[in-house]
Amino acid sequence: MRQKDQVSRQLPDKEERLRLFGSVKPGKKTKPVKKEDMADLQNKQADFLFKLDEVGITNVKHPIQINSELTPNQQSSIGSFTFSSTVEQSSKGTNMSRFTEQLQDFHQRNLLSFDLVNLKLFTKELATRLKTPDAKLEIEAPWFFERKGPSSGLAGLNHADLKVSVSYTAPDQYEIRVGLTGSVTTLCPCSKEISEYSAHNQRGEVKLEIELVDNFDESTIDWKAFLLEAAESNASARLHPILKRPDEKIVTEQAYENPRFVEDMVRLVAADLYESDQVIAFFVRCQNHESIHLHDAIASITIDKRVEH
Ligand SMILES: Nc1nc2c(ncn2[C@@H]2O[C@H](COP(=O)(O)OP(=O)(O)OP(=O)(O)O)[C@@H](O)[C@H]2O)c(=O)[nH]1
Repeated sequence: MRQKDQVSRQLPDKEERLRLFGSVKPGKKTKPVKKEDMADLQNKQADFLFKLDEVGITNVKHPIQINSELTPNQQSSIGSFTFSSTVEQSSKGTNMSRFTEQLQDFHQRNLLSFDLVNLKLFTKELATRLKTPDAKLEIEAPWFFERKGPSSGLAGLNHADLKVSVSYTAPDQYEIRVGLTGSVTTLCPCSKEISEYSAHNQRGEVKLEIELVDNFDESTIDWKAFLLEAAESNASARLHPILKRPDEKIVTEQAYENPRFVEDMVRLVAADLYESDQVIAFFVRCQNHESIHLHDAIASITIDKRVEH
């Protein structure tokens, strides 16, 4: 292809261009520039009417390490973080910069991972930094795991979304909730029952959130793999990144042999969580992206084993 001759026009210099688009010279400045001379509104003490449950920052994106029992055993993901603490009635506000200072400090010490022992340390250090009796951390991030075709053994990566929330209260109390949202195949039992042949099926999104026992040992149980198994093993079939024809035949027949309503899904997943002595309380929700409707079907269940049900 013949290139056109380059056209070159003399533009105003950069400073002039910025002025052209509205930039002005700095005005006269009278307020202090040294930190110790600046007003510190957030640390003002008075009666500010109410104590606040949660003050902090959210939607903070940062790299985070995930260690996993499933391949790949170590990976970097992008976490979406929320940090907060309570604020006393006598305090005007929090020192927001300390949340991201703590994040950077943890990152530099190479401690930023989904390991609960590290996240507990993070909240305790955050409370010390904020000079508050409590601190809370929430992280959501995609997690990738290898999945092989049931016949061909051909592997690819699937992913699920992880969620961790750690609440610390001084001197040494933690509440830890972990969660996972993953996708499965569900085949409609009603459709299978009433039709001469076939049955409609769809992709179901299963969301699990659990509160773990205080002495939960993450070195012996990978909670991510446990939650994924609870979701997938109770579905009509699992999802695969690569399926050859013999694989496709297996998952199609498997789905037909294991039909599930959304109600069946949440009850079966709930049964697995109920049986686990590592789980104190849980929430399970299933949302089926229906293939014979424009709308979705949903079901959910919440059980706290400390309460009679
Ligand atoms: N409390 C509060 N801070 C805000 C709000 N909006 C922005 N800020 C933040 O205020 C921060 C600066 O205040 P501080 O973190 O208290 O700064 P500082 O007092 O110099 O920090 P320390 O040295 O830790 O005491 C910036 O990070 C702003 O993002 C808000 O609604 N409330």
